[in-house]
Amino acid sequence: MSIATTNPATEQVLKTFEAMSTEQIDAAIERADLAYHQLRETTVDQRAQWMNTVADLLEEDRDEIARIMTQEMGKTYVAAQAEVTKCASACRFYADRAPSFLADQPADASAVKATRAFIRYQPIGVVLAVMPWNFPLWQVLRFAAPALMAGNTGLLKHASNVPQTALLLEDVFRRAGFPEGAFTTVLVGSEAVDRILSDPRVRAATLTGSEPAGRSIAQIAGRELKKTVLELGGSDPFVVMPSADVDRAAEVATTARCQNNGQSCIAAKRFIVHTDVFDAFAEKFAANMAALRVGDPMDPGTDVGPLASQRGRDEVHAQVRDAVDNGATVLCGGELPTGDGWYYPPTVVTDLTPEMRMWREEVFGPVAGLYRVSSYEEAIEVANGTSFGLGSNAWTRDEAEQERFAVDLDAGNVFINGMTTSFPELPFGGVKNSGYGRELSELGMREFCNTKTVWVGEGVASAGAGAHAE
Ligand SMILES: O=CCCCC(=O)O
Repeated sequence: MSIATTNPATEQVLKTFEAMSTEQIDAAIERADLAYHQLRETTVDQRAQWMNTVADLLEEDRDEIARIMTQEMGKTYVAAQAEVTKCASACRFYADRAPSFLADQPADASAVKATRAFIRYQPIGVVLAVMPWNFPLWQVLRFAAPALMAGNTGLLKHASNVPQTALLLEDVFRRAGFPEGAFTTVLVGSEAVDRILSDPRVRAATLTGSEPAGRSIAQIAGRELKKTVLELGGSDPFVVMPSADVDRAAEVATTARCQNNGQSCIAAKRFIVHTDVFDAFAEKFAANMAALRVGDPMDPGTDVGPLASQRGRDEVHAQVRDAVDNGATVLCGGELPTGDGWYYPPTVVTDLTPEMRMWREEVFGPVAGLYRVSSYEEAIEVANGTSFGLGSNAWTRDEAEQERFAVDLDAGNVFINGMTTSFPELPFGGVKNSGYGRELSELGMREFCNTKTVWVGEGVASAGAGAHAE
């Protein structure tokens, strides 16, 4: 795919970019490696000062950054502004918390026959970040803020449709004072990833993207014995039980499905509703979805902008058509609009069966699948009946049931009476084919640290393999 900014609202190509040559890629890796050796010698306080400046710059430039994001991938300008603000607060969070997250962690020295024993968190080097277009700033910052605060450096291979966002990120880190090369954008296609990750100076990779992209990175990293964190797709369930506040659930369901024009890995996609409240929920949900305003993403009155690409919209429509052709019922939407822009109407489809694509695949657009179930057990079976396991949502006011959902939902995140979202304070990631490893919180920071055991003794032979057998 060529590297270009194409406005999804107009289908106009606004700017194109040349992919970097292999010499330029090698030079970028070299700069990132040199910067790593510099950065690891800096104090966490110094890095915190730079990271707080990143936050300041993002806030100062918020509107311009948001405009570029909207132009590149179609999210509403209002959502883009909120994304920039969230990134700034994540930078401040890591600037503030890194000293405690990275502090030596004492262990029980006497239990291991030491005079002192502790865990030390040290950086590991250059980390390759392969990032998607859907949250073009947030997905990058939530890797970069903890990674750079830990003393690593980042090489960003961003999605080919958000090159301007990628370049402005590099510029922000440079202007904030981080050493040259601490955060570098490489404008390359996905074919360059093997070469970059195979380079001995690159120590690890993080990817947010599709399942095939995750498998491909994991394969290269496996061959090269390098650490990876993978955050892949999701087909999140949103379960509504009889004790739920149905009006509120239908409202939040609409936001949960259509956030980011329906293009989020943690958007709720499968709405699994107990038969006692099914009709009431379905009516309200379909009415809310149909009432959303679809249109120009720069207009503050717009709820849903265009999808990011023609290919993405064609795929969503093909999934809906497949369901309809096989007997599903459309409660609202489902028709491809005419005119410029890759718009798709908020759509609710019910009467789904396991042979339909919508039953088993992630739908990356504002399309909800609605399922009727008649018991808790059936709700769990449908909710977990997917190869994904990223987010999940359950609506119930019954406390015992809340606890059961927290245990039984097979996902990295369980949100009760709310919608799945990410916070710098909480770990974020999936199970099953949604990937592995965690982003955010102290766990996200430590994914790219050498968790080093330090044992200090008095020279006696107590630490060998047989020590515990004594
Ligand atoms: O596609 C993944 C979306 C993550 C959005 C978030 O972190 O809020």
